[in-house]
Amino acid sequence: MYIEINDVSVNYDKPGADFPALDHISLSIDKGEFVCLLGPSGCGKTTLLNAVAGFQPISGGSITIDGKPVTRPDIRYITIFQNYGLLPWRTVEKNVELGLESKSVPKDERRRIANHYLKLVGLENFSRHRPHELSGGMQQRVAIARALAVDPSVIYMDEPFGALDAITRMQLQDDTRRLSVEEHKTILFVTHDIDEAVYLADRIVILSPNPGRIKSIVRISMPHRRDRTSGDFILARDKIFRLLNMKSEETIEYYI
Ligand SMILES: Nc1ncnc2c1ncn2[C@@H]1O[C@H](COP(=O)(O)OP(=O)(O)OP(=O)(O)O)[C@@H](O)[C@H]1O
Repeated sequence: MYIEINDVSVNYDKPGADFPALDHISLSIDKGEFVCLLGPSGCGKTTLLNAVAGFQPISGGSITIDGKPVTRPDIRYITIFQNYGLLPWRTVEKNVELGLESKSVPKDERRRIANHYLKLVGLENFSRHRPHELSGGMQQRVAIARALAVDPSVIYMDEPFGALDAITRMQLQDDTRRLSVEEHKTILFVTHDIDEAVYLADRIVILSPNPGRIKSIVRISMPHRRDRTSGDFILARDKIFRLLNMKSEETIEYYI
């Protein structure tokens, strides 16, 4: 397996006692797989994502990517946040070039790569604009283009579409699904939106809080192009909904 999360615990210092945000989590992720972390607020989704991305030290267990222990963030693995993280004084094109500068890619090549990915996310006509001239959805597209430009092997996304309206959100979900298939990226994606998880994921990992544990893992084996109104989609959605209300603490793998 490409990403191995083995018996990982994370404790936070809280007044009175240590708080177990993650309690003995084990999960393996294949190269090219799209995994959504789903669960109620406070179940540890962001903590788990940050631990795998190297931002969050772990209290126990181990995390490896491609056989190497994760100890800090790595340029080969990119994180996309909800607030886009664009530099306001730079043009769209220059924002996309950012990661390439730290990889010392020559200027002409940087521009070529940036424009390739801007085209891929439908923003080829906005390369000279500044971020504040774009809508939230367009800004998040720039962030996605910037992430793809450095050709990362893993992309971490923490509720990246949380601030967007429903229609824009669905368009970006389409883009993300298409890009994950076409560019063969491994994606770990945090959401608390059931529909989003069913639309995007190859597997949905459902977490439960206090302490943060894996409650169940659901494989979504629908085709790459998913139909939000199909019977299979609604069936999967209902199953996840029921699991989220389930009392059992067992870890069960489901196939739909
Ligand atoms: N730096 C911190 N110090 C102390 N406790 C923390 C810290 N970060 C998170 N926690 C606690 O750990 C638990 C898990 O938090 P986390 O943000 O990972 O959950 P989440 O599932 O991503 O939640 P949300 O959906 O609300 O973002 C929560 O109870 C939270 O209060």
